Amino acid sequence: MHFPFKKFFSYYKPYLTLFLSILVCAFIVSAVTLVFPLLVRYITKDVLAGDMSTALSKVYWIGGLMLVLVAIQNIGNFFVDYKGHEVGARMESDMRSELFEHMQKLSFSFYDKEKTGQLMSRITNDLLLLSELYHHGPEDYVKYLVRFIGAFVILFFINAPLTIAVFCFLPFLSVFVLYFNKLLNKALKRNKERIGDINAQVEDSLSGIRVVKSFANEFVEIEKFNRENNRFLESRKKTYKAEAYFFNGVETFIQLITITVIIFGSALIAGNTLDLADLITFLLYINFMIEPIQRLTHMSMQFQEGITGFQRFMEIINLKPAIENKPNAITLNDVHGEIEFNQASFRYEEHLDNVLVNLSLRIQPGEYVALVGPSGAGKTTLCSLIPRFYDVTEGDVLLDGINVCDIDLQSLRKTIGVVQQDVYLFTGTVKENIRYGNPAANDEEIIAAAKHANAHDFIMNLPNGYNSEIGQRGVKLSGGQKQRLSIARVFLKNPSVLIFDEATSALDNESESIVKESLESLAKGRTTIVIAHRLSTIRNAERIIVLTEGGIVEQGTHSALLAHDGAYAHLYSKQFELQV
Ligand SMILES: Nc1ncnc2c1ncn2[C@@H]1O[C@H](COP(=O)(O)OP(=O)(O)OP(=O)(O)O)[C@@H](O)[C@H]1O
Repeated sequence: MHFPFKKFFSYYKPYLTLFLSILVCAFIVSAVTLVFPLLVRYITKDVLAGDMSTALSKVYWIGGLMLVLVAIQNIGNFFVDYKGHEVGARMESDMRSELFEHMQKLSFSFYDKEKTGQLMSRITNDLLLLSELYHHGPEDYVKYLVRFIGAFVILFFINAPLTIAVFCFLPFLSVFVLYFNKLLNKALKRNKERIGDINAQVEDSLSGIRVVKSFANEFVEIEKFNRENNRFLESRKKTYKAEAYFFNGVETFIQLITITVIIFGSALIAGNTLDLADLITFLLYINFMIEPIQRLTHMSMQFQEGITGFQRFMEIINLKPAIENKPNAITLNDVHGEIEFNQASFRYEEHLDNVLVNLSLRIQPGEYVALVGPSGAGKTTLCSLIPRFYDVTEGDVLLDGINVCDIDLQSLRKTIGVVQQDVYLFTGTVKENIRYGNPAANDEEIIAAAKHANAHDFIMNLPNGYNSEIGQRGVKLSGGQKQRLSIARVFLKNPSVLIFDEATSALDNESESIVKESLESLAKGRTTIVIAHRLSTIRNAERIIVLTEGGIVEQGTHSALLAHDGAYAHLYSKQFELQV
């Protein structure tokens, strides 16, 4: 995959001044460390071999200079470590926010394919080592390049043939490092996918824990989890094997270089072209050349983790939302709520069959319409085309005569309220959950909405009333209560168009009648589409539309359709038989 350098470096932009001062500091610190072996050489070669009467005072001066250099080095390192890590962490946090923001914009079609646990893994786990890469990457390269080049120049002046002998190893070492970096990149990417799979598995098992327990199927879940866990283990084993080859290979190169210096250097001493002080200096500087190789290869493991994290980050960032605003999209003001499907066809994905074909339908402003038909006929799909959860593949959907694709998404979705069978309540209080319908609403408006939704009384009976925490998925509330909160939320939103997607079908008769009453009061004066399985609940609808896999086959009032004795009458008598 082509590495997007431009995007990668763009995250430095907000912190450029601070980051450049960190680099300058790292440069100074490295330059300072290069001076130490030279001072040792000066003491051993010049001071101690010269006039002994002044030697001691010179050594004291050099000792003093060393202390100053140590102070510069440590203060510099403190700044580099502290601020460097902080900058890295800030960049990682910026990217995490960007990724979350981008995920919020992606469409339903994206979430149909992706597992939540995998996506969570991308936001948390994948980005973890990016801060290390962002901070240590450039800083370490500056630090170790200065040392490496400095050491090379100094060594070259001390003894050129010995320096060249050391350098002969470097092309082989580079090829070795490049090869293993590629291998490790692949292995680390696989690790991240596997841990993502584990996350997805945990998310799935824990979200469905009630189903797991009701079937007493804990062992099935444990087995599924262990399968993913073992796949992760296998993948890590492979990574560690590659890592072990890599690190030990590099160590072997380093040892070979040291041995070469000792043997070749000793031979040069024997031949009188090198003295002992120079060999000691050489060995000290060899460390300055070897340390960068060691550090950069060890760091490269962390860098690789960061790079693979960045690549996985880009995979999501590069996805464009399937549904976006057109340029100059229309913002709706006064919506009457006329809905029209004009020869609309839809399929979920290229390779799947059409769910809807050439469907035409007009719903008048304020009309109360019920949509019935066999399961899988496309009732939910039809309704999800109005707020553009998906776009039609052919034909048009119009709201007040305007193609929904030309309407600003926010303004379109603000005008449509959806009440589903499966209510999702966010972690937080009752009040916060109702306010979700209109973040600007005040307490009085929230209470009024709850009263309209027949929710006020039960809320007042909760331990902290409107301030009661209702936890994830509102576990402490009954299905009917959750449904009424979701209706209050829509009351507060005050949309012109309503969609009730089997909102009451999971409730018992008593809750159903309360929720139905709330829904009816919500529906007053708004265009309403009710998807219902229980036909008894939609007898009063102004128009009943029967949708089958062949499209709309019948429409009319309950009594007209019964009299017609067609598909609706058939469905109705079947349900009636079941109830008797
Ligand atoms: N997200 C999706 N991706 C792919 N296919 C889908 C998706 N959602 C629904 N389908 C398919 O589209 C068809 C219509 O589904 P839809 O949920 O609209 O039917 P429905 O009439 O509302 O059914 P029910 O009454 O059972 O809720 C079905 O065959 C279903 O399998």
